Amino acid sequence: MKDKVVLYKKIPEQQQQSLSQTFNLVCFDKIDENNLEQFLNEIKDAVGLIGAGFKLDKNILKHAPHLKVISTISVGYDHFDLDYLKQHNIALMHTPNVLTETTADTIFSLIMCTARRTTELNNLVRSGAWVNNLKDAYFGIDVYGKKLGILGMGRIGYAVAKRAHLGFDMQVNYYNRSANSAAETNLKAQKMELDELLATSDFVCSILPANQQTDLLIGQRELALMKSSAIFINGGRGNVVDEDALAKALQDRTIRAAGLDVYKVEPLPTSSPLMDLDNIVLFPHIGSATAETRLAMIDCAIDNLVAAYHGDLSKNCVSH
Ligand SMILES: NC(=O)C1=CN([C@@H]2O[C@H](COP(=O)(O)OP(=O)(O)OC[C@H]3O[C@@H](n4cnc5c(N)ncnc54)[C@H](OP(=O)(O)O)[C@@H]3O)[C@@H](O)[C@H]2O)C=CC1
Ligand SMILES: O=CC(=O)O
Repeated sequence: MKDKVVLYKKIPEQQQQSLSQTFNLVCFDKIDENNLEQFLNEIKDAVGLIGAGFKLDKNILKHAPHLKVISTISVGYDHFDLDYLKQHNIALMHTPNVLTETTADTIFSLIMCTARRTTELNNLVRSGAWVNNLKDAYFGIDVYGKKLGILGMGRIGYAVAKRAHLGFDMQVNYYNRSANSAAETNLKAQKMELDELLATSDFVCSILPANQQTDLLIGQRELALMKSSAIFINGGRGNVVDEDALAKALQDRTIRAAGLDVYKVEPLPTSSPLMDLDNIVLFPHIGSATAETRLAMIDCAIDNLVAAYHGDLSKNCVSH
């Protein structure tokens, strides 16, 4: 008899079939208040869970006493309680690398959109307000040749730095706990203290994960250190930025603009002060959202689940 795995996100039929070859698969398109009871009932005898977009905290996982592995279809794993997983010998697998380049594209497009004000100008054209040559009040700023400060020079940070340095001739500086020697050797990137990076960058771009040390790393004090001509980008996690302080800095124009893909609360509530500003570009958490990359993430998560189930934790294991 096959062991049971519960899938908690809609994935294509072909990938479901591939999971069904190894497991007795029970599928949920998503979990919400309407099917939570049913989900909790199904995970009672499951050895594996695979999916994304639902926080599997200890109140949920206590209903799954036979669980051996969780395979998340994401690289970020801040929505898991690692201590709990370790205590209960549950391996957590994730999907690094397959989404790195696509997420870097998304982040670089935030840099371009904010610098050249493309959303604002798109709205201007659509509203019929483009009646003459554009006035210089609507001009953007150059990206090439500028200074880019990266917070979090990991896989995605490096991919953004590569675009910036090799494609746009930018000087890249970065803030990390450890040095990234590949970025320093290949891209001439320089490691800096946070305050110096903030004060000297034309673009500050965060690709930091959510953890205790990154929580509200960028607040009122840090935003005040940035140049008034500088642009702030966040493609990592929303916890890093104090959104009220960011809204104030944008409103008072103490920084020029911001571009965000991630937020403290997602979807971003319509009551957020960020919603009313014209010098911000808001993406709906689409870092990895291309058809090819989302499929690659699903395939990677399936491979991870099968490998971990067979005891192979050598690749893509966050904790065990
Ligand atoms: N917008 C989106 O759709 C997406 C967002 N993400 C987010 O991006 C994050 C990064 O992904 P990825 O590049 O693959 O991950 P990596 O682990 O490769 O990179 C994270 C980097 O952040 C640094 N870092 C971590 N904690 C701190 C800290 N407290 N202070 C300073 N630096 C720190 C790490 O270096 P060191 O440990 O040396 O400090 C590392 O270089 C993910 O965790 C996820 O949250 C990922 C994919 C898509
Ligand atoms: O935010 C996306 C992820 O994969 O993590």
